[in-house]
Amino acid sequence: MAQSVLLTGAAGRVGTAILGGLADEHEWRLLDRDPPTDDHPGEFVVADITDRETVREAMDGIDVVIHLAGDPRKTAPWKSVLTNNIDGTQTVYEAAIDAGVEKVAFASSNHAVGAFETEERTPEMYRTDDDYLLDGTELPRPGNLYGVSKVTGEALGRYYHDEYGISVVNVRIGNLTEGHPPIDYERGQAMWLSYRDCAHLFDRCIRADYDYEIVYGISDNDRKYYSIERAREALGYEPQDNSAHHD
Ligand SMILES: NC(=O)C1=CN([C@@H]2O[C@H](COP(=O)(O)OP(=O)(O)OC[C@H]3O[C@@H](n4cnc5c(N)ncnc54)[C@H](O)[C@@H]3O)[C@@H](O)[C@H]2O)C=CC1
Ligand SMILES: O=C1O[C@H](COP(=O)(O)O)[C@@H](O)[C@H](O)[C@H]1O
Repeated sequence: MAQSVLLTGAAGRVGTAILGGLADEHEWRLLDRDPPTDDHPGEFVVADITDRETVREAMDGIDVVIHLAGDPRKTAPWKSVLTNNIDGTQTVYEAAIDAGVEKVAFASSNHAVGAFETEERTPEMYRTDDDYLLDGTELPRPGNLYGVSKVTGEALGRYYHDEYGISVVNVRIGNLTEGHPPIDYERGQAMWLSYRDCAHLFDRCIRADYDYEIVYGISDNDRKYYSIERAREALGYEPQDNSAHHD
């Protein structure tokens, strides 16, 4: 069934991948601080994600929020992640609870657990014959302040789920690259997420029933060091792409 979905950060790369696959599947309201440059489905709200009043208004009549807006740089300074990623995500949850939204899908990141990639484990863990696998039950282990902000976003979701019952899925997105996996970058090939698998994964976040989940958002890559079993089980994720199928 089509849902009313608010997509924050809609003008970015992940938003483009989602809308590229799902524009006709749901009723969209888009939000970004950058105005749209192309045709887009639904209404577009130009606003900062920390603008509490406007974010609350944008949630009127919304069933599901996909929250992407934030600073995506792994080198982002504390001031930026504190404002855009942490305060912005708390603003989204407060508004979602107030508006009676059913589900929030949060764009977390591989960088929430980046420090598991120790010198002893790399580069072997990026290779097909290595069986090292993170499955989402491990403790967070960020390797930069951007990763800290994503762990904090996951914790905010835990709190708002436990306190108010809202359904929350944290998608630890790998490396979204259009058309083909990253070239000459083993780590990126291991955690590649194709555009079509990205759209399908977030479609499952919109449609599936869940309580509180942490899943990895990668394609079905032979090289993987993130398990996609929880995404399959909890969401019904069925990826079609594999970085091994590209030269
Ligand atoms: N692209 C990737 O491979 C990965 C992305 N992610 C996460 O997914 C989300 C989207 O990432 P991308 O699309 O790659 O980044 P992007 O930079 O292409 O898109 C982010 C969008 O959010 C908007 N935005 C940023 N701060 C905002 C604010 N304060 N208020 C309103 N809008 C704001 C920007 O204008 C931009 O359109 C981010 O939260 C990022 O951390 C996580 C892991 C991997
Ligand atoms: O969280 C993110 O991760 C991806 C992949 O990380 P990288 O270390 O392979 O670059 C990154 O491209 C993206 O910008 C970031 O938001």
